Amino acid sequence: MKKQSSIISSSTHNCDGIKYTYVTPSTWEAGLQHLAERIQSKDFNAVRIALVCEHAEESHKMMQALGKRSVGCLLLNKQSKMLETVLRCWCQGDLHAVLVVCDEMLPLLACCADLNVNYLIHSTQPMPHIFQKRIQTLTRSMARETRVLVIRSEALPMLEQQQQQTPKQPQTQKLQQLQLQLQLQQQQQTQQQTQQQQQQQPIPAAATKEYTYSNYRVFAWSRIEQFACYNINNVSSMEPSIVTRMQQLNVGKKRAMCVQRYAWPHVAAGRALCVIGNELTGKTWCYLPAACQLVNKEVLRRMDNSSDYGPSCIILCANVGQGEHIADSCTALLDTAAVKVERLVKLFDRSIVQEVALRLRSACGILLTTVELLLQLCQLDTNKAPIFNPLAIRCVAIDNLDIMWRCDRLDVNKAVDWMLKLLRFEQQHTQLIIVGRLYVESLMKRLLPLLPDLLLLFEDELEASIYIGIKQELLITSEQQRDEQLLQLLLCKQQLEQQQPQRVVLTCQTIKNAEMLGQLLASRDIDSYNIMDCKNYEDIKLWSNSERKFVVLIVSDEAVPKLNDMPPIDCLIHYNYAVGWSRFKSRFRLYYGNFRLQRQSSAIIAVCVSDVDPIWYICDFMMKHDQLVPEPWLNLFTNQRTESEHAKPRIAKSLCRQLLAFGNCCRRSCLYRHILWDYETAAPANHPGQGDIRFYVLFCLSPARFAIRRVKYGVSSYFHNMPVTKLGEQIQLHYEQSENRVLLSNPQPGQLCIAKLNQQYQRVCITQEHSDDRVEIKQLDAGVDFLIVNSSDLMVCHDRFVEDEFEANDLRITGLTPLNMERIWPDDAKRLVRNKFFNRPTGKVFRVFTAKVDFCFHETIFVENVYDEAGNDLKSLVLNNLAAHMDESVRPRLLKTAAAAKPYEEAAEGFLEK
Ligand SMILES: Nc1ncnc2c1ncn2[C@@H]1O[C@H](COP(=O)(O)OP(=O)(O)OP(=O)(O)O)[C@@H](O)[C@H]1O
Repeated sequence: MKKQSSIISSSTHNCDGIKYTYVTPSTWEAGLQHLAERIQSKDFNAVRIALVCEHAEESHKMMQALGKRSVGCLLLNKQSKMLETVLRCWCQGDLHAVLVVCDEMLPLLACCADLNVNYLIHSTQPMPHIFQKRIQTLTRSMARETRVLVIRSEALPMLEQQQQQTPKQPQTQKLQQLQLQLQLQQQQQTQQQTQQQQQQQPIPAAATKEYTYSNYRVFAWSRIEQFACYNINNVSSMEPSIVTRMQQLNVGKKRAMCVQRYAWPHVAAGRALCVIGNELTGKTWCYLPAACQLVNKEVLRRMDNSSDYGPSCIILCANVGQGEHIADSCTALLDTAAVKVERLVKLFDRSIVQEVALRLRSACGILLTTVELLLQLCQLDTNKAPIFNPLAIRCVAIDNLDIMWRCDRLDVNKAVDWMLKLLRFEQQHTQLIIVGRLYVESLMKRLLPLLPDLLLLFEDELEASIYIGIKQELLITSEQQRDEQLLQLLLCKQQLEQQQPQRVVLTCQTIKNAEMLGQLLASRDIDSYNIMDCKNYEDIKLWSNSERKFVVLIVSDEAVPKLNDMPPIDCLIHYNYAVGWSRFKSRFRLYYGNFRLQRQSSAIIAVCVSDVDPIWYICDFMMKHDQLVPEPWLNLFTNQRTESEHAKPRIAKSLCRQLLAFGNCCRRSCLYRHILWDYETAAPANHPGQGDIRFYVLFCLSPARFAIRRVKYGVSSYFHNMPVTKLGEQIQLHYEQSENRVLLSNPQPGQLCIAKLNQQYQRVCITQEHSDDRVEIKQLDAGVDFLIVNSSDLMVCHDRFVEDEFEANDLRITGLTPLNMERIWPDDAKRLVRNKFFNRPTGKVFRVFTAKVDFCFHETIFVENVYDEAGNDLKSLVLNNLAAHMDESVRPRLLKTAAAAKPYEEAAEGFLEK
C-alpha cells in the first residue's frame, strides 16, 4: 500500500522540546501498516517504545496485529506475578520489544521508577487528561528526544473523502449520507473538540501584549483580547441545558451582572479568572455555569473502575454556610441523568474525612470543601490509595479567598503550594478561578505570572488601587484649617510641577463643594477645571493634554460614576470624605487611566479628627491589605473615647482589654472603659520586678499572651495532665471533702472564693455581677481566664488559703500585635504557636520557658520575648509566619494611660451628681 493513499493527513508540532505527530490513516489496516513501518525504522537499543491502548482487549488485538507485521511486542495488559520482573528486564533493555499496555495498567506501571519511554504511541487519540496521565506515567523525564505519535480515527476523514469523490448522488442516497454524517459527527464531536483544544497552542508566559477595559463599572486586565457578553445567551459555548437551568433560577435571564459580562465568555473557554468585587455582585456565578458544564461532560468520560479516581473539579469555599449555598446552585446546574460516577461530593465536616476520601478513590465530578479539609484529604492521598488525579482535575475554584486568607493564611499557602506542585494552570490543563472581596496581593503576586490566560476583573475600584500600588495618606485636619491646609498642599504641588508634571484631581461630595473649591483655588491663582458631569469631557481632554501648566481638575461625587475614560493622574486629593464607604470607594475609578497604564499614584484624604468612622474604615482597609497604619491615626480612636468618658464616666464597666494590652483601642465601637481608676495602676504583689523569669505555660491564650506559672512555685503532682503546686494540691484535697464545701452566701465583686473549674477546685476572684444570679470570675492559680458562672456554684475560701500569693500570671510579649483593627489573632496563628512552640511531647513533664521582664502593668507581666529550652524565640516565629507587627510604642502609651488614671471616688461622685 502506498504511503500517500494510506495516510490522509499527518501533522507535527513541537512543544517544550517534544515532537508530537498526529497521523490520520484512511483505514485501521493502513494505520497498522504505517505504525509497523515506523517502529521497524527505530533502533531498539536507543529507543524505548510503548504503545498505549484504551482497553486490555484492544491492546491484545494491537499486539497480535503488530506481531503479524513482524514487530516484536511485550504485552502487559493485566496484573501478574511476573509483571515487575518483566518490566524491569524491559527497562534495562534486556527485552527488545514494543511495550503494549492499556490505561487500566497505568496505576501499576506508575510504581516502576525506572520506566522511561522515549517513543510513546497512542493507538487512538485519548482525552487530554488521559493523554497527560499516560505521558506522566510512562515518560518520567521528558527529554528533548522524546517523540509522541497519535493515531487519529479514520472515520470522519473517510467520509469527507467519500463526499469529495462522489459529488452527485440521488436524493435518498444523499439523505442517508447526511444522516450517516450526522451520526458520525455526533460520535466524533467530542473528539474533534479535544483535537481543536489540543491544537490551540498555550499562550507563552512571555506574551507581552496586554488588554485593559473599563466598561460596565468594571476594570478588566488580560493578555487575551476580551469580548463582553450581554447575557448568557450570547455565550455560544454554553450548553442550552445549562442556559435553561440558569433561566429557571432567574440568573442571567435578562442580563449578566457587571463582572459576568467579561467573565462568562472567558471562563467558558476554559481560561483562568480572578474576580474582585463587593458582596453579592455575582462573583460565584461568574464560574459556576462553566464549571458545572465542564463536570457534566467530564462525568460521562470518567471511568468507573480502579484506574480512574478523584474529582474533575475542586471548589474551595470559606465556610459551611457558603459551601451549602454553592452546593445548592451546583445541584441545580448539574445534569440529573444517571451516571456511574458521583457528580457532587461535599465535605464540610471533619468527622467524615475518611469516608469522603474513600468516595474520592473513584472518579467523581465536583469536590466542594474548605481549605482545612482539603489539606486533610491530601494527607490521605497516597500512591497505594490515590485521591487526587492531576490529569482528571480540570478546574479549581477558590471562592472568597480573602475570607480564607484572613482566618488561615498558613493553610491557604499550603493548599496553593500543593496545587502548584500537582497541577498546571493553563488552558488545556487545569483552569484556576479565584473570587473574593479583597485583592490578596501577596498570594496573587505569586500566582499571576503562572497564569498566562488570566482575566483579572475588579468591580471594586479601591481594591484595584491595591493591585496598581496606590498609596493612601490621611491629612488629619479640622473644619477651620481644612481650606488653608489644602491650599498649602496644592501650592507645593504647583512648585513641583516645574520638575515633573503634577496631574492633580480634587474630589468632593457635592457640586456646591466643587464650585466653592474653584473659587478658593482662584483666590490663590491656582487654575482649575470643574467637572460636574460627563458633558465636561472636553475639559478633561484639555486638562490631560494641556501644555503643562498646573491646573487642578475638580470632580464632585455626582460626576464620578460618569467618568469612564480618565487619563492617568499623579495625585487624587479628597477634599472631604464621601457620603458612605461605597461612594468613597467608587472615587477610585478616577484612577482608571493609571490602571490601564499600570502607573502608580497617591491618594490624600482630608479628614477631621471627628470623622471617626471614615478614619476607621481607611485604617481597617490598610490593615486588611497588610499595611501598617501610622500610630497617630490609631490613637485618634482612644483619644475620642477617653474624651467622651471624661464627660460621662463608665463607672460600672470593666476596663477595655485592648487598652490594657496595647495602650490604645482601635475597635470600631467599644463599650468598655478607657480610663483607669487610680487603684488599678499598681501591679499585683506576685508580679516580678525586672530580670529573667522561668515558667510553665498553663494556657497559650494567643501568640502573644499566655497564662503562666513560675517555676518557683514547684510541682507537687499532676492533675489532669496539668502541674499542681503544693497549694493547689491542698485546696483540692480540702474541697474534695463535702463537709468543707460551704456555699458563698452573698457574692460581691472583689471577693476571693473557690470554684470548681475543669474538675479542679481553685481560687477565683469575682470581677463583675451579671444578671440572673450569674457573676464573672477570674482564675487566680490555675489560669487567668475570665468566666461567667452561677453564683450558687461559688464556695467560701477557707482562711488557710487566703494569704497565699496568686500563682498564675498573665504574660504578654510587649507590642507583638496582630494586623487587624480588632486585634484578634486568626486561628492559624494560635495553632502555629501551640503546635510549633508550646508543643508538649506526650508523657513528658511540663516544659520550662524563660523570658526577660520588660515591665508590669495592671495585671500583666510584659516581656521582651519568650524562649524555649533550646533558645528558640517565639517573637521571630510569629513575625516571620503571620500577619503581625511590632508596635514599639506600647510602653509609653501604657505609662500615659496610667498617668491619666482618675480617682475612683471622684469619678463616681461626679457621675452620681449628674
Ligand atoms: N446575572 C444574574 N442575574 C440575576 N441574578 C444573579 C445573577 N448573577 C447572580 N445572581 C444572584 O445574585 C446573588 C449573588 O450572586 P453570587 O453568589 O454569585 O454573588 P457573590 O458576589 O459571589 O456573593 P458573595 O460576595 O456573598 O460571595 C445570588 O443569589 C445569585 O442567584
